[in-house]
Amino acid sequence: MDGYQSGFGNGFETEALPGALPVGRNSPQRCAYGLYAEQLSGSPFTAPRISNERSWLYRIRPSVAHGGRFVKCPPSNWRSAPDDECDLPIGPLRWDPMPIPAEPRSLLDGMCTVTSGGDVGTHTGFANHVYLINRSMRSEYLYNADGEMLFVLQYGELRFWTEFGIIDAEPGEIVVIPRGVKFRLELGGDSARGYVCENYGGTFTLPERGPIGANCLANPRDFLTPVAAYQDRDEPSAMFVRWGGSLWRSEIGHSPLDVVAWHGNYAPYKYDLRRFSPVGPLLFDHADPSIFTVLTGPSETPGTANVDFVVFPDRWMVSENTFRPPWYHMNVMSEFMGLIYGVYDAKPQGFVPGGISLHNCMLPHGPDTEAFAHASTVELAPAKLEGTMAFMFETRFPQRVSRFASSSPQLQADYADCWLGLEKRFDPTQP
Ligand SMILES: O=C(O)Cc1cc(O)ccc1O
Ligand SMILES: [Fe+2]
Repeated sequence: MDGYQSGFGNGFETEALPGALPVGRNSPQRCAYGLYAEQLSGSPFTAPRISNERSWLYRIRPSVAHGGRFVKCPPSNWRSAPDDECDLPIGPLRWDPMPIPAEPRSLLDGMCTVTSGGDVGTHTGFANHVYLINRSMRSEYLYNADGEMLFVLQYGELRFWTEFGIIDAEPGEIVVIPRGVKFRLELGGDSARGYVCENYGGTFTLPERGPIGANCLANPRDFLTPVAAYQDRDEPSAMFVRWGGSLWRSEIGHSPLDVVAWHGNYAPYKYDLRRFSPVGPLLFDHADPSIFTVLTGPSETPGTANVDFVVFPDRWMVSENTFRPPWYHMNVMSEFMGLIYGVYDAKPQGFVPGGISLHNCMLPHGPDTEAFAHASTVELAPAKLEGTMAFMFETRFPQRVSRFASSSPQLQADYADCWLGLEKRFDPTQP
């Protein structure tokens, strides 16, 4: 755990040089080492204590020196809500894994939007993307003013050089970069693919625990935030800002990752999804998937998430006299799913690692023919779902499909056929 501090939403403090962090105050007349003090507010000043988020950064230059004159970048596959460019017929949708292009792509031009909903201009909603990249950002830095970014790594290791310190992550882990945090993304290998939820709404937090009590699910101590690390590098660089649904660029002469010390509760973090301790039905029936919520992005309406992040990890299935896979259903919330590795029990075929499925608001879905046949006839003994990690971004907003995703060759034309074999089984003479 070297290089990280543990805990979800803690008030952290860390310094890369001794004495860089002021003691007992935030804004001394002169900071140590000639640093500038700067506050980064992730919530309104007046937010209730439980959701009040801010950090104090002690940096070589204040952020106003990290770009002032911006030019708009040409549009790319990175889109923001509202996005109504595509007019696909409604239906359950599924994609095979999208390939990583041969041409050089960094995060800046390798973010490909799949769905979005809400409105970036009102800080409500989200955009769900895949990143398909084969190049590190070099002297190129990004912060996102539109939302926080939840990275779900699926293939390839990543190193996030953030202004709060360095986060290394591998498939099976997630990384959250809060709104406004500057970073540079470096590849661990030749290429990488994964998913990003860009959350325009309330910042991700841990769900309420109710009768579950203090332990299990995602435990706060497993969330890791980096220790301070800075660059003192003067060289031609570019500061990119995602703002108002566009990408903007400013030329600067140095690295903006120049924070020597910081303290506060608004900072990037990572979490290993294999640390999630599932809780579920121990005797009969199939619980709602909300028991697998890792993080929830709240809206103003209690229990109605702007977006929830839910995982389906390794677990034992023990319910007796129960149809064990997800039930057939229709949902007011809309469900974007991805598969990090393994097999998902409701879809043994066609939903493959790196793939995507979309079951939009009130569109029916459930186990495919094969999964139904198996689950409704198999002799029920305790069985372990092993080597599997699927996830869901579940949102109150209907999800609009992007032009990129609707015209993608990976969109499966025959997805809805996976339920064709569910024939009439009704026999009024057989109770
Ligand atoms: O649609 C899905 O596969 C996700 C899901 C899983 C589950 O266990 C119950 C409901 C649900 O929507
Ligand atoms: Fe579902």
